[in-house]
Amino acid sequence: MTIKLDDPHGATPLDADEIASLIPGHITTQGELNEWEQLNIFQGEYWAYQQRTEILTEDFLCQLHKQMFGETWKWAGQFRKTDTNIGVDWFKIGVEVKNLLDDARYQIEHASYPPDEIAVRFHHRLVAIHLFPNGNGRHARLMADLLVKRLGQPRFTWGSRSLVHVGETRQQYIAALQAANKHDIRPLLAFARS
Ligand SMILES: Nc1ncnc2c1ncn2[C@@H]1O[C@H](COP(=O)(O)OP(=O)(O)OP(=O)(O)O)[C@@H](O)[C@H]1O
Repeated sequence: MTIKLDDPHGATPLDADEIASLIPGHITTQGELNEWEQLNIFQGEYWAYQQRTEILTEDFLCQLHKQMFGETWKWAGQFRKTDTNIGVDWFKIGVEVKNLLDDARYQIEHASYPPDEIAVRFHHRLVAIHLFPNGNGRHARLMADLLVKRLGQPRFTWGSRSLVHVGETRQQYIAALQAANKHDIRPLLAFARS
């Protein structure tokens, strides 16, 4: 079975092996896949906001991805094992994640930045590492929301529009990430609260 996935600007293309990892057998169109995935993500969000455990752990990062995508993709919650167009070499993911979590804990402990900036910097590094074969943007946005809430602030608004479809809001988001890649975090900080 071949499913044509029209990836929006900035999304990771799935390879044939990953497409073969789709769990529901009845899905044949992109629309059905989107609907199914969205329902799974709502369940994951509901689960996430019930949790009272530590979130800055590798185990939580993987569990959250599994809760968001575990009814959809067989590889949900598992680090990728191939290289993607965005992200570090796949075999460096473990060490990069450990550094990211250590840095975030340090920043919180020492109030190195205001809460929004800690969470937005965390979001940027998470998508830049690109832990999973897919779902990295949605997972990293929810992680940043959970983190900023734990730091006493309301969750982010991320442009107040869907970022899944190609459009002006998504272009602004990708441009803000590209600025962050060049060490200017301000556009992403502003975008997250817009
Ligand atoms: N140039 C870039 N630099 C850093 N991160 C990027 C860049 N382009 C895209 N991204 C991030 O990668 C994500 C796309 O990765 P992936 O397809 O795994 O996530 P997704 O959740 O399936 O996508 P979506 O954002 O469409 O919901 C984007 O949402 C964005 O967060």
